[in-house]
Amino acid sequence: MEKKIINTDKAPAAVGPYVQAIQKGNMLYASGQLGLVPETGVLAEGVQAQTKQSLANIQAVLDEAGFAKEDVVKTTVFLADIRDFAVVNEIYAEYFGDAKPARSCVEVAKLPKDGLVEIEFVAIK
Ligand SMILES: C=C(N)C(=O)O
Repeated sequence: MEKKIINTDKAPAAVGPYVQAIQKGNMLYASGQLGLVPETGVLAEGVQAQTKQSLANIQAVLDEAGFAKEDVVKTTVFLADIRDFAVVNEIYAEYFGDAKPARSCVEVAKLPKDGLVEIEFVAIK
């Protein structure tokens, strides 16, 4: 079964040696999305805007691969500060609605580009 690289300019270009996502069959494995604005490659301002942007980037990757957010089965949320848990949860819950995937959420020492939040996912169609 062929491995397909998913690449869209509606999500930010990689900031390191990785691709936005890999599709194999009905599975989609996506790299972590920071709150980078695709057009500028610059982080949105503040944790709320970065969370919204990260989720918009995820939607762009899903769209490019022909998947829907309802197909997302697992996410990992990386926070630079666990005190942002509640505010990120609110925006995250609004995005996923009734299609909440399984999730892990952890605080990390640092994120690339000094981001405040990064979200990765796995989806199955
Ligand atoms: C931002 C990333 N996903 C990375 O550096 O792996």
